[in-house]
Amino acid sequence: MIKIAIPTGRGQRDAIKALKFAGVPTEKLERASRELSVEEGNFMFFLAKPMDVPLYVYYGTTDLALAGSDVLMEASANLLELADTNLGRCRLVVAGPRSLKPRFDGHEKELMWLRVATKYPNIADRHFASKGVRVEIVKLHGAVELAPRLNIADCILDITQTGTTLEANELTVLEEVSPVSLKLVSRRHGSASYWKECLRITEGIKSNCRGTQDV
Ligand SMILES: Nc1ncnc2c1ncn2[C@@H]1O[C@H](COP(=O)(O)OP(=O)(O)OP(=O)(O)O)[C@@H](O)[C@H]1O
Ligand SMILES: O=P(O)(O)OC[C@H]1O[C@H](OP(=O)(O)OP(=O)(O)O)[C@H](O)[C@@H]1O
Repeated sequence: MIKIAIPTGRGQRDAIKALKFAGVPTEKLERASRELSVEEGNFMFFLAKPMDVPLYVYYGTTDLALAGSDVLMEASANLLELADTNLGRCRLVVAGPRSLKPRFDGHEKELMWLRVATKYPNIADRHFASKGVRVEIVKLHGAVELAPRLNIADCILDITQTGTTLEANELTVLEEVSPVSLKLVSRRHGSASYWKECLRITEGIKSNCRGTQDV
């Protein structure tokens, strides 16, 4: 039996779509409402909070998982990235009030110290450390765009897709951090018994999701 972790929320529909593309049976999974584990044919699916998905793979609870690359970057779980579904595409960016733009563009006094609100403290820490900027990170669980208005932070590091949320909160993109999409991952040292099937799923996703775009 192959165990696959799937993110709940925004990524769930795309994860199911990718598995379907790879020929994995998903009828029961599509019908699931509050069940967090679903058995179907030779597969067992586990529905987990997006940020927890890498953990289930890392500890060997599941063989495979679909996870946003933002979540994988934040977890730094040393997993094997098997395929990019090209679904769930968005961007991780640093955003803030327009008045900060000249400092980010290097036109005004150097960027020395910033307070950054984010759901991604590890990514923020690495990103600003690589630029030599000292930061104080304010970890929030959502509605991050509120932080600059409330003077909790100078800027945010968060996801943008359509740009609607940034615009609605009078924020602008100051820097690109990374593109994001939904990836198929496995643990590095899994059992060989399921590997053939994992590769079949990987190939299915690679060949069927190549040109897929949902933005
Ligand atoms: N605007 C967006 N467009 C596309 N994908 C997004 C967007 N926002 C988040 N995602 C993707 O979806 C994942 C988060 O999904 P979701 O917002 O449902 O989770 P969550 O915030 O952990 O859930 P909850 O709001 O219940 O705490 C992100 O990790 C990212 O990969
Ligand atoms: O560019 P847009 O299309 O407007 O999308 C961006 C928004 O989507 C995500 O939030 P989500 O809706 O997941 O809510 P959250 O604030 O609880 O994380 C992200 O954190 C942004 O706030």
